[in-house]
Amino acid sequence: MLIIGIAGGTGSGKTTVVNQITEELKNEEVDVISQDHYYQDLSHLSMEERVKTNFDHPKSIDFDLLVKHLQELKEGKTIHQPVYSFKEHNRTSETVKTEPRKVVIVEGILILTNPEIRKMFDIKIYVHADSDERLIRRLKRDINERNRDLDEVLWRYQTTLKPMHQQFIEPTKEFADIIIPTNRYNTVAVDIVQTIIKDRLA
Ligand SMILES: Nc1ncnc2c1ncn2[C@@H]1O[C@H](COP(=O)(O)OP(=O)(O)O)[C@@H](O)[C@H]1O
Ligand SMILES: Nc1ccn([C@@H]2O[C@H](COP(=O)(O)O)[C@@H](O)[C@H]2O)c(=O)n1
Repeated sequence: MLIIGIAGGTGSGKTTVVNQITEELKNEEVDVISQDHYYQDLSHLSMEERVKTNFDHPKSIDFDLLVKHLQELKEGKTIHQPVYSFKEHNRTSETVKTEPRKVVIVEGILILTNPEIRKMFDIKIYVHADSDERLIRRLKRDINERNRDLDEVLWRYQTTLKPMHQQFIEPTKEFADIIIPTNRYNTVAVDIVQTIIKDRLA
């Protein structure tokens, strides 16, 4: 099994890069695991309290469960991934059955902050876009897809997102084997990663 970690700030284009990489692979060859589904269960908090949570700090992620699931996949076991709701700011009661496959891609802003998970990755990738570009993308996406308004996105950006990015996320670039700049669509970098995967699978 080849395990690839793809980190980078919010709106840097991680999901887009994952989709481009997996386009060339057969469905039965690859699992994609998003760190977003592993946000801590906050059912004990009210909606008002959940909204105020700092979702850009490493403590907001249930890394114990993510490590356990990756280990189980490596051992050939099936896992049941949690499903997250950005509208409810919480895990839902649903899970997604995920079978072990030849390639497992884990993507998320904080995945390279955790030493145990870092050790499990065969390839570590950091996706980079400038912060103004990321904020513009985040604004558009959160308003269109995540039930947010302009004030909410800017409040979160100033209070937690930007400081957490500088303190925890950007420094993990040093752990990356490959850094992909995505201020524009980067087909060359995607081709290189696809070639590495095909080579390892051959
Ligand atoms: N290279 C790029 N150039 C322009 N827009 C992009 C690029 N990569 C991603 N986007 C757009 O930016 C938004 C956020 O991208 P996404 O891949 O979801 O980022 P992330 O998963 O890192 O938060 C999406 O609307 C996506 O279409
Ligand atoms: N309830 C939540 C949980 C997380 N966020 C934000 O999501 C960002 C990470 O997701 P990407 O797909 O953008 O990588 C992170 O920056 C959190 O601020 C949220 O807004 N609400």
